[in-house]
Amino acid sequence: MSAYQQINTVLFDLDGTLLDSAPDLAQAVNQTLTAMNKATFPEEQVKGWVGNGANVLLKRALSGSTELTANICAEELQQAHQLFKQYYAACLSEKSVLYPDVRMTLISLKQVGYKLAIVTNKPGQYMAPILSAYGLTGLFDLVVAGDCLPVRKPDPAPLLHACEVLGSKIEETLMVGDSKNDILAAKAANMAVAGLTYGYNYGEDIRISEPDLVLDNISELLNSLACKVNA
Ligand SMILES: O=C(O)COP(=O)(O)O
Ligand SMILES: [Mg+2]
Repeated sequence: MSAYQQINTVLFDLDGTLLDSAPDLAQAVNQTLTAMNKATFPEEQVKGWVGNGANVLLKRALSGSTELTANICAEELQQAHQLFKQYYAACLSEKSVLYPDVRMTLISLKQVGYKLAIVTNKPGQYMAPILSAYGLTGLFDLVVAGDCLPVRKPDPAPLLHACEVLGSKIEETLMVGDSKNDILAAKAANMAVAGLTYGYNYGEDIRISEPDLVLDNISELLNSLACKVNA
């Protein structure tokens, strides 16, 4: 019997969980920095700055560090935002790819009646074009984007909001993510959580955050939720 038999709702993180978006994010960040006459960074470094939404990503890029050591003036940040929005909107599905088995897993879960949602820190304006570009439109009952509420993951509010809108109980819901922000948010919401070993977690092993389940490939969810999927 599956330990997750009661689960009827799965909340997915986007960046680093469903979509390897770092190449396009890095390109847009570097185009922004170039337009502002600033030094660019290798993709691997930008990858380590993804996870807390576009605003924090740009602050990290402008200060050249995860810890936001430099003082960034509001004007400079606003300029970076304007540029980034244009550049990222123009390239968001150029080099990004879905991780292995993502579509198949989502379709399988949808087919057997799971409610599916995305809970991402990414701003909402990019969601419809991304879902469309990767053939995911219509698979999700709800998208809670990073600018939907005043707070983002690791705050539990976006996960609780998703449960409320979907009419799902917390104990019937599983969060799936690649970052400690996902694990912390789920734990704070008292929700079960699966952590992926790939993706972007500031270079840290996801096991350190102690998710209830550890997955190397998203399709392993089908086994973990075996009762319903194989019924
Ligand atoms: O945009 C980000 O910084 C992270 O987005 P995610 O919450 O989907 O990982
Ligand atoms: Mg993520």
